[in-house]
Amino acid sequence: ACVLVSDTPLEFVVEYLRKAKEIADGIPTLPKELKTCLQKALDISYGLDMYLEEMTSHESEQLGELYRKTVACDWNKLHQDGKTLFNLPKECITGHVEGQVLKTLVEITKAKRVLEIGMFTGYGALSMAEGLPEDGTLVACEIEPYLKEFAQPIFDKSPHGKKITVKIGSAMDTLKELAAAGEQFDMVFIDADKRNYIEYYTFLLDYNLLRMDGMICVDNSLFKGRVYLQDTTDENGLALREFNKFIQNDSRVQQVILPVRDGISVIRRVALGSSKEKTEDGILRDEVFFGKNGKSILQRLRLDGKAAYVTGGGQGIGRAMAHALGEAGAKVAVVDIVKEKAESVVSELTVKGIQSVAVTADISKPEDVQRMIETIASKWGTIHIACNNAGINMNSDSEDTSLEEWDQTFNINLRGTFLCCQAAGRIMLKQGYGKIINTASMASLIVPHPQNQLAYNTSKAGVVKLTQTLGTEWISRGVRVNCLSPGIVDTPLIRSESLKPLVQCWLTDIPAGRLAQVTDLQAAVVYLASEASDYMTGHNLVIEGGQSLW
Ligand SMILES: C[S@@+](CC[C@H](N)C(=O)[O-])C[C@H]1O[C@@H](n2cnc3c(N)ncnc32)[C@H](O)[C@@H]1O
Repeated sequence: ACVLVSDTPLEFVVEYLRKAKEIADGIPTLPKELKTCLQKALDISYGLDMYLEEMTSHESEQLGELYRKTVACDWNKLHQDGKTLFNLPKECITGHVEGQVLKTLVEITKAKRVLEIGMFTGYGALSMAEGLPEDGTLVACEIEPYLKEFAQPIFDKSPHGKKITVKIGSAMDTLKELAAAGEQFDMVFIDADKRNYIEYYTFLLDYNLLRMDGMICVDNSLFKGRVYLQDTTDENGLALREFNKFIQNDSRVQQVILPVRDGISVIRRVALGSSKEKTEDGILRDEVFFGKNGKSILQRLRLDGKAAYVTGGGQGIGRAMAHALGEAGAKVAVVDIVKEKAESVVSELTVKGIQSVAVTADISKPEDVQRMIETIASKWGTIHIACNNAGINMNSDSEDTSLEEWDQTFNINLRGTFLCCQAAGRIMLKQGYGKIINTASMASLIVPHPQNQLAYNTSKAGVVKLTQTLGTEWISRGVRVNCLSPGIVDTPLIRSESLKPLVQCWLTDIPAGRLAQVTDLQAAVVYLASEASDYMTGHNLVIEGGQSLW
């Protein structure tokens, strides 16, 4: 490895210990114990960085190439040849360990938009880009035009390089441009000219370039120890000392400095108080401003840690509901009368990292419903979200509707939904919390035509009344019951030979001009399952492209 000059507090400790050891070794009269102590201190401090380097996950091929190309480059000569504005020290590269820290922070905070102030040869930028999802983006600000030429060919070789946009120019100008364009970032890495750190930071917060709850990482915040050494005169050291103090006194954020390399500050923008006070800037900082309980609306839609089930989860609407609840953070039991269908949806969820379990049950049978509830409750301790979605639809002219068709439809659509509501409701009432979402239908409001489906329409009207009754009876004990009424959804149910010719006729009745897709219902189920809908109960949420209004 290329020898770099000391740049971190630890590297200075090693350098001074080496010198001390050398001096001590040259004085025979010094006690042996002193020399042993110096050697031990040297071994511990010298070994630490090497060990961290070794134990950190391997860097990608492109990061390795960037590092080697950076340290092999004669930056002094480039500057003398007029290629760079400043004489750039190669030590300023974000190396392997720090790069991995940044990448991990991007991953665990699930950042999607990252800003870097001070790119140099792009090691930090590419590390963070590797941690971003496919549709994530990173804007890197850099004042030296040459550095873009240097980094871009290696970015182009990386599968993550396309996420990076390099903006050449003074970082402050770029920040102003980004703010004017209404950009906002989840994470910002500040690693440019130290004396402007306070200015960058203040601008990021004042102009909301950093989103609420977002994170700022700052490099070199220990600045070789000079931030705390009494005899510091160096301007950069003093600038960082002032910066650290400034952040510590700013109640808009929380900070911790990690003693990694030359110090990385991790600063999180927090939601402040919730008193309806107008501060001197005249801005009302209340629950609306900061979010209920400090949570943004998207956070209030999250279902992390919740246990859910979806009946009829093996296909169509139920499958889409299972995916939606899982994507929002819930564990999902996929219930279906057909074992293979439930299992195949569980396989899909597992691939996406969603905890799930397949349960086979015929919801028209009380013993199956009881077993389903017990299986889920014993696996996950409880049930928070119950999506009673399973249902059937048969068509017949009313004068010919058989008792068998009527009973079968009611047994599944209404009696089955009641059984599920009751069994899940008992658990939820006991814990004082629950969200029940029944699948009703637009047919509860209008009489869809031209097909005749008396039993279905009537059973679904029953689901709405069941929902209204339970929704009002149970809300005082923390259980909300609502239902969803989809219009005509493009699912296997309507692809039968007899229904296919009706599609054209239905379309003339739908203002939206198309059938519903199962994905049209996903946000609604997440909303009804989340705390964001806590004031809603007994409601029939109709999603039918306007069909019931024509
Ligand atoms: C410490 S290095 C950045 C290291 C980089 N983050 C990495 O991952 O290797 C600082 C960089 O900031 C750039 N810089 C300094 N002042 C700047 C300014 N006012 N605007 C934009 N970039 C600046 C320098 O040219 C240099 O490349």
